[in-house]
Amino acid sequence: MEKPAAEVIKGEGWGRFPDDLEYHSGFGNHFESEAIAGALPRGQNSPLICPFGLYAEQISGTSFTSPRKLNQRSWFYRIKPSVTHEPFWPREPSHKKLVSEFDGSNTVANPTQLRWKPVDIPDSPTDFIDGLYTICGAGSSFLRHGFAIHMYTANKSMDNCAFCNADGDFLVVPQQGRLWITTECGRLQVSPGEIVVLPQGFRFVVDLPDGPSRGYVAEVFGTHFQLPDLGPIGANGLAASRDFLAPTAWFEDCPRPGFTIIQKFGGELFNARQDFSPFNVVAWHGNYVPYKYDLSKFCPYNTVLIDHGDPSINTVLTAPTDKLGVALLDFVIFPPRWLVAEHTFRPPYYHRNCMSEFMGLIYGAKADGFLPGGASLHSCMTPHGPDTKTYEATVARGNEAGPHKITDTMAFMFESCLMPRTCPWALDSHFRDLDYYRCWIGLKSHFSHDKTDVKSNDLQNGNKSGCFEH
Ligand SMILES: O=C(O)Cc1cc(O)ccc1O
Ligand SMILES: [Fe+2]
Repeated sequence: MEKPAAEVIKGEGWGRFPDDLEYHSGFGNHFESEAIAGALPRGQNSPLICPFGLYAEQISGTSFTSPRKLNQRSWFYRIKPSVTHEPFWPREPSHKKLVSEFDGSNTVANPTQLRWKPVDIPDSPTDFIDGLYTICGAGSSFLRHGFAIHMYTANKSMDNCAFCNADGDFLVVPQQGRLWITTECGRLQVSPGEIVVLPQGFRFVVDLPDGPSRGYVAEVFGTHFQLPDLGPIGANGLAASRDFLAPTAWFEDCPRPGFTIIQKFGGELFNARQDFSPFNVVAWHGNYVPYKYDLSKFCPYNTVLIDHGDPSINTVLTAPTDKLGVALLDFVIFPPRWLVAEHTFRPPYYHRNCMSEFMGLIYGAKADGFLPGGASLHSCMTPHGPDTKTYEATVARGNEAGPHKITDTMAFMFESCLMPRTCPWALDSHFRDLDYYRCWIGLKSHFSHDKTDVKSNDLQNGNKSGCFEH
């Protein structure tokens, strides 16, 4: 019998979101936003007295001295400044499954191919923050170099609290359930199939209008996401700047007794009390903003004659390292698209990658055993590729396979140059698919010393039911 849907637990923010939210469009733009006309100071950032008696406050996303083309900051004009709160105290009970310092004391080195089934969403009241847990990562938020991959399962809106991540930027990929996110810049409605980036330091609240929710989060320390260069592709294609949407100014001016700011700092959570809403920014301007992007807007490029393109061709966003072309974390998608290559093995080739690959599935099917909400991790130099069924079915289809459209699927990959360590609860999880390795065990040798004899092997008559789409 199907489990009844868990009751939708309404949080404080319920009802705050109209259907026709407005956004600013563009990636990396310098925006100006006013919830009340005239609230933005003109001609200077920090006047002696701001319009409407507001306080001016800057949030820096890069060092003051970062080169202009990388420099990110925004100015908030708010009813009270953020500093108006009681001291931070370690949060009780502490959150034990968030990691931002990856070393032998908290995580495990494991080069095995790992795969997880979709995790159940709990019935007990769990909000986005309590429902976050780290799967793997590398580096250190303190040293400002590294990444973490988290997942979340939650069923309840955050209530009378806001989260602030001092460690890094969150790139959130909802897989089930919409996220209604209130930030200091304004509000964002994010549905599965869209992603949202919540940069380091922004205070935000996540409401769950659909109740049970699940998704993936990549966190990067010490850098921010950019659009990839397009090289010979030209001036257009992949993710277009104008499809990135930032919030427009929105504020509330009401007492919020006992409101808690939950600050993530070095992977640990701290609480600070204040008696007003942090969403009190009447106007803002700048280029350091949260934003969302609808993955269905992506314009994929692909091979049109032979061979299988490397997945980098589908990079939506990249968080760079200082080494040219080497990503701390790439966010790559596998969207619906045509496969047309001739006399080509169209699924991903077998490979070992010096980068590490974490994959998730938002909807549709990738292959047997990889389900929406599930995940896989193929670490640095760990071999992987199509399973036995896929290999055999692809070859059995033969050279005559015509153009084929992959539809109704959206898989993605977080790919990093750093070698991830894995959290013990992810390795021990009963959602881990311990049989994953078996999907390749059946791959047979078809080797024949007689080159012309290859066709005569059993492949051309093989299993035609495999699934090679992703
Ligand atoms: O392993 C994967 O599924 C991701 C991937 C896809 C692809 O088309 C080529 C290489 C690659 O790592
Ligand atoms: Fe791969």
